[in-house]
Amino acid sequence: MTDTILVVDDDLGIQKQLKWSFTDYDVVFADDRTSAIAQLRRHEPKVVTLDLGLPPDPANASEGLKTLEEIIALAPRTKVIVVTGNNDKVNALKAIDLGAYDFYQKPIDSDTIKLLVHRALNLFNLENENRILAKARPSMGRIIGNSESIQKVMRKAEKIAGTDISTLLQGESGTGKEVFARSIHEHSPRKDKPFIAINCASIPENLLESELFGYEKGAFTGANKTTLGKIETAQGGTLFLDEIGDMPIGLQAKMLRFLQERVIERVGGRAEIPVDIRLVCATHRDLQNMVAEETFREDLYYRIGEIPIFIPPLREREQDIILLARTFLNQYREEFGAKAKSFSEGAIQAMLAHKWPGNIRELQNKLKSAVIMAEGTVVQAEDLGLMAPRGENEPETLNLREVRERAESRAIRRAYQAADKNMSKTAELLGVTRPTLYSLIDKYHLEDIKTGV
Ligand SMILES: Nc1ncnc2c1ncn2[C@@H]1O[C@H](COP(=O)(O)OP(=O)(O)OP(=O)(O)O)[C@@H](O)[C@H]1O
Repeated sequence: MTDTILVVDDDLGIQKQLKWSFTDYDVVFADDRTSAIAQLRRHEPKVVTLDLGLPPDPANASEGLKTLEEIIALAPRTKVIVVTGNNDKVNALKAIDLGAYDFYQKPIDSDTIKLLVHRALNLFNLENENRILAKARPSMGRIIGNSESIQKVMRKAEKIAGTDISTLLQGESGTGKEVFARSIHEHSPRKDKPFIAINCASIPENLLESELFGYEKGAFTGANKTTLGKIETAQGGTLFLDEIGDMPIGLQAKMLRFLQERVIERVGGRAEIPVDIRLVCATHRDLQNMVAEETFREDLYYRIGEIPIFIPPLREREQDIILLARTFLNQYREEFGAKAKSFSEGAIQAMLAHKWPGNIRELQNKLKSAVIMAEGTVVQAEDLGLMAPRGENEPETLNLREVRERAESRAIRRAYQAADKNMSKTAELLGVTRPTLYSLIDKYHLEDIKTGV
């Protein structure tokens, strides 16, 4: 199906020019606010180009801005590119603040506007696809992510969820190891039994043993009554040992014995108590290395990690950054009754460029404060505590050649990520042939793409 674009402009000459520019799309027109809204309702265009100078006051942007507000209110997902008078930066920024996707200053250059529209359409389609995928989420219910790498991990987790296999979840802090552990439990036959989590790093070494195995009354000073440990509490369910790499070596031996024999002895007790649990462990440490250094038992390593799962860091899941950011934005907007509805292009670029050392947890925290701090409906890079990367709002962007170069470079990078680094798909998304794509990559020195980073 051909994509529909709405052009709102009262200048017939420009309408004609744009019609010829957008031969690949269905173009519908409107020349004032009322007809724009009628066309919007009727055709549900993905992208709108909107001249801010509309009748009855074409010399002024007020009618255009009003139209923009109505469009955003009615169809918030629509990408609106506002067209402003030459040098009318003030209104262009106002429009962005109201939720416009981008702005474009007159006079209209067909190639550039074509590129902008194409890019807006790609983004619209990508967001749409993300939304559909997020709705029809795979059965690992609470895990959000469309990137190929996370989908692979989800499929693996789904497969083992139904078994009693011990799983070792490895990944940096904040990548979602606990979320995965819970999902595995929820998709296992043990789902109606307890899920018990314990963080081996946060409990002092001398207490960890009794936390895990429980103790009998009188086992040590202060042991006033017999107390069940986490292992026993998880009876029939799943035990999640977080930061297993921090388990003291002495306790590792006791843990191994439990895993081999499936019975425990409480501290100070002599009875062997059978316990039926499924074990899921997690660590951000390099356990293999610890095994080599003899700080982690090799036999325990193999016992807990019958199937290891590696959760990739967020920076390697570029496609998920914006999806997660939008999810958190919506969640926090509701939670805090805030106004923020969308991200500025600068904010999106800044999020894509950031390395996310704290992974999803860091993204979550940044979003929470941004939603609270944002002044308008649009979250800016600064609200997130990030710097908009080069290419945003630089003064020399008025030079058309540079505008085009930057816009094309950005579109190529976007498409490359959206296409999961597949060149043929990238070319297809951009609507060019592969040789053209390669020559553009050379022309704009996008070496990182050439080397497949
Ligand atoms: N795929 C996901 N979708 C939605 N939220 C997620 C996802 N992964 C993680 N989160 C959220 O990110 C935060 C960090 O996740 P989690 O605690 O599972 O990470 P972790 O890897 O166990 O971290 P740590 O190693 O520091 O304990 C949590 O608030 C969690 O809800």
